[in-house]
Amino acid sequence: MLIPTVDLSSDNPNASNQLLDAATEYGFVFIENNNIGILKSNIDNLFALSQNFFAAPVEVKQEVAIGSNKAGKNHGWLSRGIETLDPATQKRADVKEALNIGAHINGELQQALPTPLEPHRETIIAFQNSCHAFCQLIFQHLAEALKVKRDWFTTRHDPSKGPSGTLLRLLYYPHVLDVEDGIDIRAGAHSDFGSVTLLFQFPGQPGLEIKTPTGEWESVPVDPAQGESNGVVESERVLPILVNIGDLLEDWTGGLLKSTVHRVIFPKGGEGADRYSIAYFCHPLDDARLDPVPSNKVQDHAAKTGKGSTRNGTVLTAKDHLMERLAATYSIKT
Ligand SMILES: O=C(O)CCC(=O)C(=O)O
Ligand SMILES: [Fe+2]
Repeated sequence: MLIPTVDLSSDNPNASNQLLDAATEYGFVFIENNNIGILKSNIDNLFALSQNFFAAPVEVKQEVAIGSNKAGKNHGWLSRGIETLDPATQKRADVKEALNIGAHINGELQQALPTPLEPHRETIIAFQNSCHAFCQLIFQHLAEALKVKRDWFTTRHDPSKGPSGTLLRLLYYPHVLDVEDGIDIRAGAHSDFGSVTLLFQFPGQPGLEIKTPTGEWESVPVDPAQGESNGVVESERVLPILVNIGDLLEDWTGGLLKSTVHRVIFPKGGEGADRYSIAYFCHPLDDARLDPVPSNKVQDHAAKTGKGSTRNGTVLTAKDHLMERLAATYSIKT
């Protein structure tokens, strides 16, 4: 099982169907030649900011601790030990720190940034915007392949129309000196909650794995063209963007699109190296109703699987769906 790469340039007339096939079969896809402009320099800059932040003294990070008055619910810094994504299997908490930054509303972030990031507010907002535009491009292609109105998903992900659960997350997986007993997982097995996730892995820092339909773990490369890159090293290349489908979009499409379980491990021999990644979790507007996507492909599939976003006859909103997933994962009272 090899995660497909789809070329989104205008010379690929089959892009929409290829994207839908990848989302249906794998739930993960690499996108190359997107013309929306998440530039390599933007990604490099964000990684540099992330490294700066995580290297700050604990008191600086603590000021924006998750759930604090400054950061707010589900926003801010998670110290190591707070999150265990797969509590049923993991002996220890995830070996990671994270900074959750919620979507801005009309250019205003809804939370205090940590001091080292404060001067870079505009860079962060610009990055959120380019990630969001990229997600909207994906949604237009999916709408086309599902034969629904081209703006069916995009209007429901239009941040000018209201708040959403969309989150930009900086992740830092610290190295460990000796892999202690039971520490073998950087991020436990999970699926993402939202509609789509963009994932940026730092060159040379592998560790992501997906669960195949037969239950085996398969590693996801940082660069799918490894070995065929004409001698250009990974850190100098424009890497394709990794996109995966989340639980909400799986339910919204009656299970047609797959939200694939994944995790982050310590690569063999790489325990002594830090790892950085950045995720953009895209969610529909809080009050978007998750009526089944009006596509024959979706409806045929839903009839077979019985999956959907209705509970006891009531259609969930995107916010209800997120609360349901958060409650199941973190025992948060809704
Ligand atoms: O760090 C990674 O590569 C994956 C992170 C991830 O899956 C998540 O935060 O949901
Ligand atoms: Fe994830």
